[in-house]
Amino acid sequence: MNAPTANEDLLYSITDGIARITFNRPQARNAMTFAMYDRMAEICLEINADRSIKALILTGAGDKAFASGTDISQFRAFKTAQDALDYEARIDRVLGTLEQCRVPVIAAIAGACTGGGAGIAACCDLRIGTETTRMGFPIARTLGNCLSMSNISRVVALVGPARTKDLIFKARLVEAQEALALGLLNEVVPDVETLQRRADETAKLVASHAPLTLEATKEAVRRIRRTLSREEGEDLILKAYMSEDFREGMDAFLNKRSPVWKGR
Ligand SMILES: C/C=C/C(=O)SCCNC(=O)CCNC(=O)[C@H](O)C(C)(C)COP(=O)(O)OP(=O)(O)OC[C@H]1O[C@@H](n2cnc3c(N)ncnc32)[C@H](O)[C@@H]1OP(=O)(O)O
Repeated sequence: MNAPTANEDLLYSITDGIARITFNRPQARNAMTFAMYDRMAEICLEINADRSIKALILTGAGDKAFASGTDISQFRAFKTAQDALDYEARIDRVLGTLEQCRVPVIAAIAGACTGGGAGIAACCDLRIGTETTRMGFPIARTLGNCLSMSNISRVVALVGPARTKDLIFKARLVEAQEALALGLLNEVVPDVETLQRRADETAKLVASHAPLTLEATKEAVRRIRRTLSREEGEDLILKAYMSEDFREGMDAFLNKRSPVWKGR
């Protein structure tokens, strides 16, 4: 699979020890190309090796989205079961690297945060939203694919099994206040300007605290969530990705029509 280059699609800056990644494709609701995923993981590894960096903020350009998930047009290149497995392995590796980034990671979320975008947010340590934030996993409505075991287990860890099913089965996006009540968000601020300021303040606050306490807590919380091997979920992934329904979902989304599901 050819990866588009990240270029300006993912912006990276460091100010006073606080690193910031901005997903920068506002015209596509900051949908993630493979190159953007890969660059995000690469930055996490750079941060792990640079003790001068104390915290990382992830955010989306504009006020309409944090990230809408994987760029759906990239799924067109899927031809074989191996393509689906390679994709899942790649995203799992990226999200695992993000989740294990040495420093506290704060997601500053305005607008839509869906699919893989919500998966990214679930890997972060703290999530701050605005009144416009909408979060969820609409794939049962939009695409007919399925989340990886590790993605699902992170959502379960945040909101519990029953609410995870409610979100995915109903394919609904929850508004900011409900996301806060569910535990998908830690805090909601009024608007985007306040959001960026609040993310900076939060990053500075946590960066002023004992790094080893934060690192140990982060790792302990990660270990409490049962770590499943990717192989345990491969049969589920393949069943969805190799289905007629997935082709239908992708075609319907890209052609702006409603999909017709057949269950095969
Ligand atoms: C393991 C993880 C797997 C995945 O992540 S699979 C992908 C899962 N994500 C989704 O299913 C979300 C799909 N997108 C949406 O449901 C909606 O969008 C939003 C709720 C995120 C935003 O809605 P609104 O604000 O009304 O924007 P709009 O008019 O739907 O989209 C604006 C432009 O952005 C493109 N776009 C949005 N999301 C994606 C995407 N994920 N991949 C590729 N393009 C996307 C659209 O097509 C359109 O484009 P144009 O302006 O050319 O018509």
